[in-house]
Amino acid sequence: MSTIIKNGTIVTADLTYKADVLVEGGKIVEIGQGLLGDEVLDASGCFVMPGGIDPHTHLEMPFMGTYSSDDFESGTRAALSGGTTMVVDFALPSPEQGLLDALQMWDNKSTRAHCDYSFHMAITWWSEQVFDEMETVVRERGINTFKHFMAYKGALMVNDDEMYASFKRCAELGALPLVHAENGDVVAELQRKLMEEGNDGPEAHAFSRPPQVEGEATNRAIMIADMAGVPLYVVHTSCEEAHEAIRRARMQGKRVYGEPLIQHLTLDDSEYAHPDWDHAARRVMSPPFRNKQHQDSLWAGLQSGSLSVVATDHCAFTTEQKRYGVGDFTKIPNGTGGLEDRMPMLWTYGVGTGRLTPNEFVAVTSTNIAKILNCYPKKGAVLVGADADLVVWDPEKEKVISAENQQSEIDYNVFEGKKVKGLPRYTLTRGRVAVEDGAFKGQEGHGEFVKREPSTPVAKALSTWKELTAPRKVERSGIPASGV
Ligand SMILES: NC(=O)NCCC(=O)O
Ligand SMILES: [Zn+2]
Ligand SMILES: [Zn+2]
Repeated sequence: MSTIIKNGTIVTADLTYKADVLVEGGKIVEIGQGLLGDEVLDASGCFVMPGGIDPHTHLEMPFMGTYSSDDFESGTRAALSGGTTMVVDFALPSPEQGLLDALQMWDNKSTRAHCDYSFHMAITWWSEQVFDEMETVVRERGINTFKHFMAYKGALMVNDDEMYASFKRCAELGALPLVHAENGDVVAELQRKLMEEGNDGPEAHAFSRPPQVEGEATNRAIMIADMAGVPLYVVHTSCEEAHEAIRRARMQGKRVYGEPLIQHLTLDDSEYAHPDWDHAARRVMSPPFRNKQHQDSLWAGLQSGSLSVVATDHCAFTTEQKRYGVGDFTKIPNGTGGLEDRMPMLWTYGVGTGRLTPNEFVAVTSTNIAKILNCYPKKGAVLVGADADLVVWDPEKEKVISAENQQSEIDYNVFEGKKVKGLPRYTLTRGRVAVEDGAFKGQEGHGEFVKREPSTPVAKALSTWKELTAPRKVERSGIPASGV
């Protein structure tokens, strides 16, 4: 059976034009005028865009003594409802656990996914086994990204020597390292001091993670990546200090990407001053929300291209889970949700305000990350031969975000009460209509794992450059006799 999307305006990262899109066998098979198909989807007044790709989710993640509450079923249901058609989650080995062992666990979790997905592999400890298994992860399992936590001391954090070793291994394998950039040692010390002073509420979470800890770690990771000869992707860039380091690196020709979150773009640190403990604790995440100046910096980065991708870091905990940290803010599970709201919020606050063009919206929600992760144009494109992961976007459709009618399993929404204008009329996952006018029609288990090859053009170019400019011994003919 074929599906035809009629009367819409196609919006990609670089083009806007009117055409019909014919879909068959899960792929786009024709783009043109007056096409015919079995099932007709009317896109009058709508934009037909590549479905969103969220490269940063934590579904059913074991963290801080509990598990994040959205799993691959509810998480991908939320994703599709908001126009996102692919998520990339993190496989996290526990201490001393092998990478392949951890991957098996994430394979098992992901069988219920409604939409396509991929994994980043986390490097949470270092050994010869990890070094060896990285090759299998890349060459056999189709994962070309490795995540490093510079924070969460005593848990997920890796030290500089481990990070440098892993980055060098990434360079050899043509893989891309990712970093959570916060100075974990300084955070741990600030947490200790704040608690000692009786500062135990959720607002102290933000005090313990000032922009400097992020700026320092971002710059350190950039320099370590440069010395290892590998590109770098910095997740959840939240402040000017980190953005500045990324901007400067890019201006110097370093291959560095920054990823702000929709939460940091649209919510600020006044949330932590809320008199209701639950309200503030529900917004505890790392890095924390920042002030308006930092938000302006992030928006400017998206406009100028110094920041590349908007993600969510969807890691949802219920109010009950957040209350593990009553009396000790360091025990509040870190994380917020956003999978269902990323696209409508970014459209409303980005395109709706004139900060982004519709083409830039497509670039930062889908196409850029598809290229960075090396799954373009299978994903992130409206092209013949691409997967029919599409969103028919109605720029006039409105709603007020509320936990009452969200897909996520948690009991609140950090965007509660925000009015959004711009929502999916249809979301298609590999040609299957999963969302129609707010009604969810997806199929559990429809999602497939997306394999990603190593050695992107950028990784190849950088390794060529590093090889060309590597230190070389100077061959001399007349070496003087030793002075001793
Ligand atoms: N961001 C956050 O607070 N929780 C999820 C884990 C991480 O990405 O650091
Ligand atoms: Zn993180
Ligand atoms: Zn994360």
